[in-house]
Amino acid sequence: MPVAPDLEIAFLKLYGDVELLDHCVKELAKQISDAVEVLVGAEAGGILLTHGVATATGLPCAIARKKRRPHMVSPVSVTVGTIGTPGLQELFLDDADQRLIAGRRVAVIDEVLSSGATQQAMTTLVAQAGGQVVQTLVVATEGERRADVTHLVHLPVNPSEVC
Ligand SMILES: O=P(O)(O)OC[C@H]1O[C@H](OP(=O)(O)OP(=O)(O)O)[C@H](O)[C@@H]1O
Repeated sequence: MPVAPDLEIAFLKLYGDVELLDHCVKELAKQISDAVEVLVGAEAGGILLTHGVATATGLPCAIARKKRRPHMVSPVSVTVGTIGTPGLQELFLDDADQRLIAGRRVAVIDEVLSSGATQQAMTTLVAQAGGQVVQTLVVATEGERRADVTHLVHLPVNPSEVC
């Protein structure tokens, strides 16, 4: 998909592809660190993966939502601009999710890490809830190689890297 006049990036679509989603869930679940106590994903791309990995591992999970909802009495929030969605978005963790995360070691799960903005925002959000991100897992890293991020595939954006 185009993200700038002279740049197109791959679009990873897990929604609706049950076989691919199930495969990614199984592979990510195998790579969850023993230190992890709670899984946290971001709406929307992280919801299905986080739920799947929680089911596979038995770990509790929380989802950061992109709109403040009426049940969120004292949410924590961050602002983020991702590479694939124009404009700024907000991520919210509700009160119950903050209690789940407080004092715990967290794995953040997402479809793609591209600019890294969402990973940084999720790390900030989890810290605001009193937790610590100890692992980030994504199906695909994109652009810069990230040895610190558990990933299943790497998608280059530089055309010369594509074979
Ligand atoms: O590394 P980054 O530049 O932050 O990009 C990665 C993020 O982009 C997508 O979210 P996005 O909010 O664009 O779309 P979604 O609501 O469909 O998940 C994806 O699900 C990641 O969360």
